[in-house]
This record gives sequence, C-alpha cells and structure tokens, in this order.
Amino acid sequence: MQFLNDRYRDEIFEAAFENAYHCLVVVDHQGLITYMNQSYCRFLEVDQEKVLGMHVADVIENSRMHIVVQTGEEEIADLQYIRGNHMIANRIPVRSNGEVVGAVGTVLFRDTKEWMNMNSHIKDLLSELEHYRSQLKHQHGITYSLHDIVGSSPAINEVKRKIKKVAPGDVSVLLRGESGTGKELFAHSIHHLSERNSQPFVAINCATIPEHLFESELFGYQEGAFTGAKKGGKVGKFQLAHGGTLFLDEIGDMPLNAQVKILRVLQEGEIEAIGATESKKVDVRIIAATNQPLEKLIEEHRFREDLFYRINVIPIHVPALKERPDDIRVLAKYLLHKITKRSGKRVIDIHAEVIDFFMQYSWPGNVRELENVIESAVHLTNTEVITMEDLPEHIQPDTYLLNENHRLKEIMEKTEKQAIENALRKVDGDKIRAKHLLGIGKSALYEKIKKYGL
Ligand SMILES: Nc1ncnc2c1ncn2[C@@H]1O[C@H](COP(=O)(O)OP(=O)(O)OP(=O)(O)O)[C@@H](O)[C@H]1O
Repeated sequence: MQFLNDRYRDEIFEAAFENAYHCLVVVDHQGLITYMNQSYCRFLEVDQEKVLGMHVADVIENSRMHIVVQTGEEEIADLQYIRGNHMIANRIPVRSNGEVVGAVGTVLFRDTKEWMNMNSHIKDLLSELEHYRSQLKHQHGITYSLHDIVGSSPAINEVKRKIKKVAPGDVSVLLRGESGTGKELFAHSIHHLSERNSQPFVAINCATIPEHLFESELFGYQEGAFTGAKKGGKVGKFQLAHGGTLFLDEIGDMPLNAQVKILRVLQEGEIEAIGATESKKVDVRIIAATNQPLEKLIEEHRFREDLFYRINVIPIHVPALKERPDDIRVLAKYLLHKITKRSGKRVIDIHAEVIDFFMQYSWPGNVRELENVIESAVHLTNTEVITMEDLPEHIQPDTYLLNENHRLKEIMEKTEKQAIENALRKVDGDKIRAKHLLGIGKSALYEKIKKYGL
C-alpha cells in the first residue's frame, strides 16, 4: 500500500474538514480546542485563530466534548442545542497508546432544507415532551432526573453509577454529605429511575417542622381528632407517598418521639392517623438525607440506633464541591444560564480569572453557595461578563491571593489594588486623605490609580 504524501493528505484533510455543511472541532485531553473548521467558526461567529486553546465549553453552547475526553466514551447522533437550533452531534474520543488524548466532534446538517424541516419537527416533539414532563412533575413532585445533575468529575460519576445501581430496588437509601451538595437532586433521581416513578415523590424537611406537628404531618389526622383539627381531617405524607417514595430530608433533626413512630411504620408497613380507630397499609420507599454525623447523635442519644440501621441500608456519600473542582467550571456556566434565564438579565459569561478563583475557593456552602454567588454577581455586574469585582464580599480574595499557584508579583499587585480601593472607599474618594492613609506620595497614588484603572 502506498502512503499518502503530505500535500495529498492536506488536500484530503481540507476537502473533508472545510466542507461547508460540516462543522468540526477537535479538542485535546483537557477539552481545549486544537482545531475548529471555518464552517463551524462562521456558524458560531468566532475567530478561527482566537478559539485555539480556549476551553470548548466556553466556545460551544452545551458542548460535551470535554466530558467525552474524560469518559472516553463516544457519543453518536446526540441532540445538541446550539444558537437556537437542535443539531445532531457526534463526539469521538481519540486514543494514543490506549489513553484518551483528545476528541473529534462534528455537528451535522446545519443549514440544508431537510434539516430545517427536521429541526422544526424535533422542536415540536421536544415541546410536546416538555409539556408531558412538566405535567408529570406537577402531579408527582418529580423535579430532577440524573440528567439534571451537572458534573462529570470521577467523584460525581461514582455517585451517579451507584444511584443507577440501587434505584430500581426498593431498599432504603441514606444520602449523606454537606449541606448544598445536591442530596435532594439525587433523591429525585433515585425515584425517577425506580419502578415507582409513575407514583408520587413526596418530600418532607424534618428540620422545618415544629415537634408538635410531626405526627400529624407524617400520619395525618381524622376530623375532630383534636381541637383545631381541620374539617375532613388531614392526609399525612406517608399516605400521600403511597406506592411511591417518601424523602425524609435532614433526618438528623427529627425529634426522638417522631423517630419511634416512623420506625414502627417502617417495620409494620402500617400507619395510624391521629384519632383513627384502625391502621392502614402503606407501601412507601424511604430515601433519607442528612448532613449530620448520625453516629455521634446516636452516642448522644439524640438519634435512635435501630432507626439508623433501618434507613442506612445503602449509604451514599455525595462529595463536597471542593472535593471535585473539575465540576466547578461546567456547574458555574450551567448555573449562570439557569439564573439569567430566570432573571432575564443578559450576562453571558464568567471571566477566566473568576473561574480560576472558583476552583480554588473552599465552598463551605457547596453548590448552593456557588449558585448564590453567581446570582448575586449577575445582579451586581454592569457588564455582560462576571468579573472578580462583581463577587460578593464574603468570598474572600485573601484565600485566592494566598494560593500557591499565584506569582508573587500578581499577589502584590492585587493586594496593592485592593488596599488603594479600600482607602479610597473609606475617604469617599478624597485622594489627599487617601495618600495620608496609605502613607504614600501624591504622584505615587495617581500613578497607581491609573495603573489599576480605579
Ligand atoms: N450537580 C448539580 N447540578 C445542578 N445543580 C445542582 C447540583 N448540585 C446541587 N445543585 C443545586 O444546588 C442547590 C442545592 O442542592 P440540594 O438542595 O439538592 O442540596 P442538599 O445537599 O439537599 O442540601 P441540604 O442538605 O441543605 O438540604 C439546588 O438549587 C440544586 O438544584
């Protein structure tokens, strides 16, 4: 067989890749773009030279190329929503010596007539699907499936794998992890993937129910059961969840006497509403969640050991955000999109410096905190891109500055800029007072104000 000479190979490459109907992108193992053909660049309205080296998620809407290089699994004929169109995307990992070194992605039929017809047909089907989905959510309280859980770090993939495995059974699952890590999302997904998914998903937050109302919330009451009881009585959460799933969030906060009652229901499969003369059978799968150290609560006699064993059949640990920095970029972009869609404010991107900072910050409030920080920045920013200045004050730049990945010059400049900003703020912009406060000369202050664009 004759090998292709370089020129001939380049011509084939050009004919294949620069085809006007064919959008093509190549990324390396980190998801950074190494090639994007003209046709794709024109469609995205980006510069072919400038996109080189950029992260693919920053250039292509809803891209999964960076995920494919992590999973090593090809994705063929996947629907991808780009610039108002549903495109057909193929993503193929490229291997060298068995290791994934990058991926090639194509999106097809971007402007042929047939595709336009097909596209509107798909849009129609998708809106119908959306309609049925929202009806189902409304009826059964299901809000999220595994697809809605953003992140592809090894840690979160491991949780997803475990969820898929345990979801079909009827076993109790205990989701553990810090507050804001997404435990409720996972509880929804378990229900969604189980045979009970056409039945109700009922959630109860044990931390927010006053102790004296627990019993009536969980088991309901009969009309006239006590003074103040509603006419017609009240249906308890167990009964509402009959045939489906009951999610007991913050179970560590459940009062002891409620724990005794729940345990009895779990053992006997029967509930007795307050004031009822007989008990009723209930078939409910329990998913519980907590961010509390239950073992310690058991030692302190604040949580029943027998209940613990009953709910802890399958424990699943949802990792804290700081344990999976790889998810932060994609989560931040997803949350920005979610927030701007809700608020209607046009903010299209997050500056690379902010993403770097996010990846080093400790996120004690996890994904919920990330969501709040982005929400606050969206409201504060005056531009279409979130920068460090838009972040709320409780996010400590010191943590960022002291990070070992930063050069000393960078740390010094940032500290200097911050000190000048603080001083100017303190003296309401009066430069004479600011120079005294900072102990520097007038020209030095003016020079620095100019340098940092203050
Ligand atoms: N992986 C994720 N993908 C998308 N959104 C997420 C993810 N993880 C968390 N969130 C979002 O973060 C917020 C907090 O998540 P959730 O309420 O599920 O956390 P939690 O662990 O149950 O918290 P708590 O223990 O305080 O009840 C929600 O708005 C949720 O939609």
